[in-house]
Parts: sequence; structure tokens; C-alpha cells
Amino acid sequence: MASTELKQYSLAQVAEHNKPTDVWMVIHDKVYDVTKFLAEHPGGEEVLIEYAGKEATAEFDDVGHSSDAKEQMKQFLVGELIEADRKKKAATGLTINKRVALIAGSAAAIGAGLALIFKASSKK
Ligand code: HEM
Repeated sequence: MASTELKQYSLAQVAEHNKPTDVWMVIHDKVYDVTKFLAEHPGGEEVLIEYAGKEATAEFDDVGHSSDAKEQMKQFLVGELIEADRKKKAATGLTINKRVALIAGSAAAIGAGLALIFKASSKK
């Protein structure tokens, strides 16, 4: 797998790169060193510095970055987050499980409701 070739970093290690002269950040569990990109970022260097050493996935996605931007960021990839620190993924997994549970629960409730209606109407 390609991802196993990437260097593994913890959030604590990424957090050490939190100065305007040394900016790392986490986007979708990947670790980026955007220090050399600061001055070129069309969205300005301030936002990148603000997220120096931090998780910036939600903010990156909120901007609705173009596919060009996503292509460009590959140049700054230095590694990926260690499995234990990938909170976002675990949370998404839970959300999907919850959704499935909700749908299954609703289906059961509708089924039970229909059964009651049938029972009631067959008594008449
Ligand atoms: C490696 C990481 C990043 C790359 C390569 C990147 C690249 C780009 C590019 C190419 C644009 C121009 C518009 C587009 O093509 O979508 C842009 C705009 C922008 N970016 Fe980023 N970006 C990165 C990270 C971030 C992060 C972490 C934030 C916020 C915390 C951010 C905030 C913005 C904003 C606010 C704009 C301006 C949008 C506008 O003016 O409409 N970017 N970025």
C-alpha cells in the first residue's frame, strides 16, 4: 500500500512545527509542510499560519478548494498521521454506524406500525 511508505507523525510532532518559519498542518490525516507555500497561498499566509501545527481539515474543506489546489498540495506532503491520532476517521465511522442504526430503527418502527394497523383493520 502506498500509504505505508509515508512517514508517520503524531499530532504532537506536527504541533512542534507551529512557527511562521516552520508551518506543518494536518489535512485529511496527511501531514503537510507548507512553509515554502505561505507567500504563494491565494488565500493568504495568515490562515495557514493560524493553523500551524494543527488539524485543518474542516477549514480546508469549508473553503471548497479546487482540484488544482488539491493537486498542488501533494508537493507539500511530508507524511501521514499515526493511526492513533486519526480522530476524524473514527468519528465518521461512528456517524455512519449511527445512521445505519437510525435507518434500521425507523424501518423496525414503521414495520411495527404497519403490523398494528393490519391487526386493527383485520379485527373489523
Ligand atoms: C496545502 C494546503 C493548501 C493548499 C495547497 C491551498 C491552496 C489554495 C489555492 C490554490 C487557492 C485558490 C482557490 C482554489 O484553487 O481553490 C486557495 C484559496 C484559499 N485557501 Fe487554501 N490551500 C491550502 C490550505 C488552506 C487552509 C488550511 C486554509 C484555511 C485554514 C485555506 C484557506 C483558503 C482561503 C480562505 C482561500 C481563499 C478562497 C477565496 O478567496 O475564494 N487554505 N488555497
